Amino acid sequence: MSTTPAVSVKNLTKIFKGSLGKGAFRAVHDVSLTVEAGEVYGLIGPNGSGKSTTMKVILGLLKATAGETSIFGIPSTEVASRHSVGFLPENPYFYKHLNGRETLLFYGRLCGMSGAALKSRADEMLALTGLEDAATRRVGGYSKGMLQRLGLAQALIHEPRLLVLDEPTAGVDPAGSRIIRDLIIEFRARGITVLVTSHLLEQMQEVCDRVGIMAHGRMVREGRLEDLIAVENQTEMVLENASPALLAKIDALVKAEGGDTRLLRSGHPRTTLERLFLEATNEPKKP
Ligand SMILES: Nc1ncnc2c1ncn2[C@@H]1O[C@H](COP(=O)(O)OP(=O)(O)OP(=O)(O)O)[C@@H](O)[C@H]1O
Repeated sequence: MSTTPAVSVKNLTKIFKGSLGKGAFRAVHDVSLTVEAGEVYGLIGPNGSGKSTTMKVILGLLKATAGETSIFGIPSTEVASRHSVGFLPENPYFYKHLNGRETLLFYGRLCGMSGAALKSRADEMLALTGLEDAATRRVGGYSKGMLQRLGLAQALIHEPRLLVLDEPTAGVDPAGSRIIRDLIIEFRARGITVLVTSHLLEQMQEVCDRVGIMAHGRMVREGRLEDLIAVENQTEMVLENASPALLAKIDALVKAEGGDTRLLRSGHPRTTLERLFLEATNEPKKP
């Protein structure tokens, strides 16, 4: 297997020149990151931290002030670097009078595709993103969640090896956003590398293999998600059907151990509010 990273960013700095009397603004400062082929990489950070600017430089939409970025080993400054990339911008715009299928055919033609191969790829992408039933409906009537899924189908039409997704679940309701996250996991299973930005941390935690955290234009943490969120000096044990007597015995054992060892808490583990919401709203209707 190739060891060339899907995305490489080395010491990237981006300064926007001031306009209308404003001074220059450094949006990205000496940022480095690597997205390995086949992984889902989350670029996270608060509003204005430089995520979109970094992404735009990677995609060749903005010119770096300093540093280098490349896609599968090809510098972002070369058009060829974008051949194997699918991009979903934060608010994708589609022609409202086209239907879903026509939209995908339109984007496929822009990518140089045509004929039966394009038609079958468009149908495959409509099925993958759950839009088969809406294929002949005008895009103007699509919900926000459907538009985002159409955006994913559009980004995938030319079989890219790298998908770049800017806030793919922003403004989408919990059920719609669950579908999008499941799709991201499905893309990874198909061998597609995903670079995704978001500030919805719980959602990123579910899908990302590695994350980079940006703040004030700098990379402040980077690594495997599991490593970053592990609390090194704590151990978790989840018991099923434990009696109060057994819990008391465990407590006594820990106390007898002495030293630094302490039982910090015991109780029922919590689900997330989002999971609870999804379970509750998916329950069959009561008569
Ligand atoms: N074309 C531009 N000219 C001047 N400043 C800009 C330009 N584009 C972005 N900036 C500034 O650079 C900083 C980083 O913006 P960027 O859009 O990269 O952040 P972000 O992390 O993607 O934020 P968000 O989550 O809000 O999209 C912000 O302060 C923004 O105002």
